[in-house]
Amino acid sequence: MAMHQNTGQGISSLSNTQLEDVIAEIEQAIEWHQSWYKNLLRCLIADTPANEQDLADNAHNLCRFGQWFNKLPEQTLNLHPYFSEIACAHKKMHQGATVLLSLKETKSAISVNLLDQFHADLDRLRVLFDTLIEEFSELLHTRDPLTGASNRTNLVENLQKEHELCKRKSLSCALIMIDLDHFKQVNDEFGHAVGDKVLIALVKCIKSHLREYDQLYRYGGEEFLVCLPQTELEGAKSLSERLRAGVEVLKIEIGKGKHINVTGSFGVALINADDDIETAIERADQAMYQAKKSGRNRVSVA
Ligand SMILES: Nc1nc2c(ncn2[C@@H]2O[C@H](COP(=O)(O)OP(=O)(O)OP(=O)(O)O)[C@@H](O)[C@H]2O)c(=O)[nH]1
Repeated sequence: MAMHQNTGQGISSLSNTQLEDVIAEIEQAIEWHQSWYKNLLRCLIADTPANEQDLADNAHNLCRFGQWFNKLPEQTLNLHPYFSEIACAHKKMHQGATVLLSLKETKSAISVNLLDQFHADLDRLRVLFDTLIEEFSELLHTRDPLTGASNRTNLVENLQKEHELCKRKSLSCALIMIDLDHFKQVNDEFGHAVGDKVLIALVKCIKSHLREYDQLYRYGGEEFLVCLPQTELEGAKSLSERLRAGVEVLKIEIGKGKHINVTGSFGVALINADDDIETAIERADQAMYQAKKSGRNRVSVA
């Protein structure tokens, strides 16, 4: 099954703990349905009594997974395309099992087609469960838990892909390196928790200016890298200028009705046609240092 390219607002807004909880719940659902299936076979083949809840019309709502799923907060996981698919597949499989059990209860014959259909539904549910675990684990593994920006795990590989795509279409791909100014001072003066708040606010601000297919990475402690596919130097420069201005007016609450402001330095570079990614990042980094050297709170172009 193809992985969904866009994991959607729904799951990207979940914290790492929430993602871990979902993975644990799905793993338990797999285990639970495995022993449920063994029990079903016992009923169908060895004629042991069927479980009352498996004969109910709403058997899918009564199993452990069904109960958990129905309690999910609206507009979070429900927005993830796999969850609606899982809900349908899960319901269909339980309904198939109910039909099989009802036939057995009335001593009617179970056709091969019905049995095959039930097994196909069971297999489909398992594939959906596995794919969801894979996708959520990937997100956990590739995301910075504090800010929600991507971490560096797949940075070079992803940028390489974007660069190749842009090259094929003779389009440019731009990078912006962003580094907060005097951030150590923020930590020293107001504490690490305020520093963390600044990083979270910065990422929220940057994300609000990006397109869906732009990528944002936490490159270092207070250093972030943006990849802008299909973007010329001029476009990247003017976006950087908007980002710079946006960061400058951010108000970070520090309690007692007070707030602080921060600024950032920005380095812009294109990924040239024959560049390797590391070289292009290095140029964006150099441009950012140039912005620092020229007084900070500014944009510099490689
Ligand atoms: N609160 C917080 N601070 C962090 C985090 N990661 C790195 N830092 C801090 O970021 C600061 C970076 O300081 P420096 O590299 O000296 O840079 P700077 O003070 O921003 O100075 P310039 O870059 O030269 O403007 C250090 O104090 C780190 O402890 C984090 O996750 N949370």
